Amino acid sequence: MNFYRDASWVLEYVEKTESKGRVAGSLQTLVLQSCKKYKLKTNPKHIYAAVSSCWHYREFLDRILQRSGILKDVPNKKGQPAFSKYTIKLLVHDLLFSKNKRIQMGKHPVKDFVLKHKTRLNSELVRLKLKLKVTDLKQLIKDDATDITPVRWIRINPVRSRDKQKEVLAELEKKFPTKVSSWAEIVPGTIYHDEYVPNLFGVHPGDKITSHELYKTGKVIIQDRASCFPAHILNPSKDDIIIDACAAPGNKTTHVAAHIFQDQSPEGAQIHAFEKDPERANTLRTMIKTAGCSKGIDVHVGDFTKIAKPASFPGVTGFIVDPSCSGSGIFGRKNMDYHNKNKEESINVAPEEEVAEDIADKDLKDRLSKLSSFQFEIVRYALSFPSAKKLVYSTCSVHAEENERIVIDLLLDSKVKEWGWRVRKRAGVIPAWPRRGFLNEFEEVFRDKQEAQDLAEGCIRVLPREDGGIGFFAVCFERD
Ligand SMILES: C[S@@+](CC[C@H](N)C(=O)[O-])C[C@H]1O[C@@H](n2cnc3c(N)ncnc32)[C@H](O)[C@@H]1O
Repeated sequence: MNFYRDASWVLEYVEKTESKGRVAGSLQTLVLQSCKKYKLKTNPKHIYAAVSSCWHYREFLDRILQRSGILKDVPNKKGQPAFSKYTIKLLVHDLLFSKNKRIQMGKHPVKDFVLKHKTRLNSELVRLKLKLKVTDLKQLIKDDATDITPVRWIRINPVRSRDKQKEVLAELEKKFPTKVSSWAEIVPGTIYHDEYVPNLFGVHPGDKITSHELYKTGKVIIQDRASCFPAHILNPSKDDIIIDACAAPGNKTTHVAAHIFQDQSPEGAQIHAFEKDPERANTLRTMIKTAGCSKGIDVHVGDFTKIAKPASFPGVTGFIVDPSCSGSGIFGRKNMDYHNKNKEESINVAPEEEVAEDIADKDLKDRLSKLSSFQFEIVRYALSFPSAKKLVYSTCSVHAEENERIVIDLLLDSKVKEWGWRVRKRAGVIPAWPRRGFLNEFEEVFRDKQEAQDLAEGCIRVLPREDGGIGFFAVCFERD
């Protein structure tokens, strides 16, 4: 029982920290923090194993607990529930989701209590699996191995290494002496020269780069490969003036700068970076400074759709629009950051009482519906700028609602049509990248098969992990 008692305290600590709206650090850090705080004698590794599995299944466990009514049935002892709901959750987890489906505990009243509800718990589990159309809920769970990016992507920043790019590459090759020909072959000490984005390299995630001089001096920047696609597709030149509508922390902004200022030092601001959140705008400024582009980028703090008046930016030629999204293509620690950020941004739907049957589905639907109207509005607003000729829209979401369907809604919008925008064809959007937009989404709306095909091909999709990094979507709008 000692193990379950200790694990219950830790689970309670983790859940309460999370419900305050902020998951500080990784789950591992939280578990270690709480083991220390409560001076627990149980091996933290064992507690982590139990709590992390419970945490990964929490959405399903909560639903099963609620629907089975087990928590309402807990007997009272001196006016208090006799068993902690966290202990019950851990026990139910072991009963339903552990390898041998058994509660590893000697005889104890809480074990008897949970076992008394076994049939009901199992039937709720079956109902849930049927509803979610899976044979095992594990299929919907990301394990720890999928929490780590398979590749650490780094790009050379030409603004900081203008005529010394060869030296920077030589330094990189000293640190990573073996060149491999595909990212899947990356092991510690090797480097892969990306075939899609120039000056981008993949190394092993276990190889430390953040303590290297090249990183500290802004000569190389860590940026996921897919996240490099927007600036590469936009391909701005020294004559362009670009707005990054949702800029922080500034990966894409500084990548745009790398294109504009690769051969010449910035003389004036050719990039306008908008960021609504003042704290994140500070991070953006720091990143711009480290990347050596402060003179070329003006940071504007506020809602892009409110503070950027088209008339005040008559010379803008292009846009990067990478708005807040569900972050469903992101995994691991980054996912927790997204989770935090979305809470801060309050674009999350407020959790409702856990009474409805379809709460998880409904939550996701509501959230996607809110996000997609925001995403549509912000891109549409950018498309209204009079002299803009190209715009790259991107998300790190896997949901069509935030991707292809936004493209469709924009194409069907009368103003967007009137302004003359179209989707750039595959030939101008990293043609060699094999994974494109979902054809069925376009086929549902556009009867002309070729048109639907061209639109889907014009979009880029990147699968999380399978394609070497985060899940991503990108598309380019253009006009004459
Ligand atoms: C997905 S992140 C952008 C990541 C960034 N493009 C990069 O690559 O580093 C979206 C950002 O947009 C900001 N944002 C959301 N709504 C905005 C708005 N209406 N105007 C300006 N910024 C906004 C969020 O605060 C967040 O920092």
